[in-house]
Amino acid sequence: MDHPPLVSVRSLVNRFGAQLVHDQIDLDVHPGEVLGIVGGSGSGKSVLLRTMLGLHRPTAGQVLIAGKDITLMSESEMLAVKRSYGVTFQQGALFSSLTVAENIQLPIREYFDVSAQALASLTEMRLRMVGLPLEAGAKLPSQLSGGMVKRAALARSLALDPTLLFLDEPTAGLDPISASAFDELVRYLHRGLKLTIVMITHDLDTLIATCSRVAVLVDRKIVVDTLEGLVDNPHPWIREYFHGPRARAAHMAARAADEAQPCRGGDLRNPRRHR
Ligand SMILES: Nc1ncnc2c1ncn2[C@@H]1O[C@H](COP(=O)(O)OP(=O)(O)OP(=O)(O)O)[C@@H](O)[C@H]1O
Repeated sequence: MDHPPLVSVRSLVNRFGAQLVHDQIDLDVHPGEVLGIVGGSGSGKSVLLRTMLGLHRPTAGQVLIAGKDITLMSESEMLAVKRSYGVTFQQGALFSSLTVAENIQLPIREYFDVSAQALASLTEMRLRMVGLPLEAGAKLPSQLSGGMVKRAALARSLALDPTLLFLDEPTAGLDPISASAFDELVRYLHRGLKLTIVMITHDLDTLIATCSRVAVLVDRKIVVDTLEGLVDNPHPWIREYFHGPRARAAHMAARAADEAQPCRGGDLRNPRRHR
């Protein structure tokens, strides 16, 4: 890679009492990539994400964002870093008492003094970016479908025009068609807006459709590779994940989609994704 990593995790240790969750793990997020994070339940995906976001101070190790160690930063220094990335959490994505437009405007109001007209046009732009109709702006989150809520949360995470986006289980709870449409949106954000994306997902279809590399948390360590590389990895959990019944279904679905629409998906060994 020509450019330095956007995020570097070095010798990261996370321990809760006697429980060791991460044991000296290293991870780089390169500019312009879509990196998936997978692992069994309790393997430490959320803790890793929270550590990279500066929301959890690790037991030991470093997290560098744009070359600066966020584990050493004061709260005010951290605020500036938080402005540079967007994030959508699996739960509690939007404020339920605010309309979608007000939710999107919240981060902008927090940092900038913008006119009502500018706010309205920024909101409209974000709604368009995530494929929501403009009327959705006036609705409360409870008045939207699950897929629309995810898009609205994404619109809010894009409010401050980040170059780096963290997504926590973006397709969880969506039906397969909505999930596939959301994958398409992630590909558009990556390709069209040149965003670097880090996402936790359990969804193999999403991994195949969107990710250029995948980080697998196993045995308190991390294995980072391309999908093709991971398919041949002998670790039992990784083998089961990429060769088990759900993997076979995802593999077949990706092949079918690839035949129907050659620019999409591809199979696990031979993905024809963007790179
Ligand atoms: N604040 C905390 N205090 C104590 N233990 C914690 C804390 N946060 C996380 N853990 C523990 O760390 C481990 C990893 O948690 P984490 O939420 O990162 O798992 P995960 O891989 O995201 O799991 P899942 O896929 O089920 O969401 C779990 O055993 C969890 O109980």
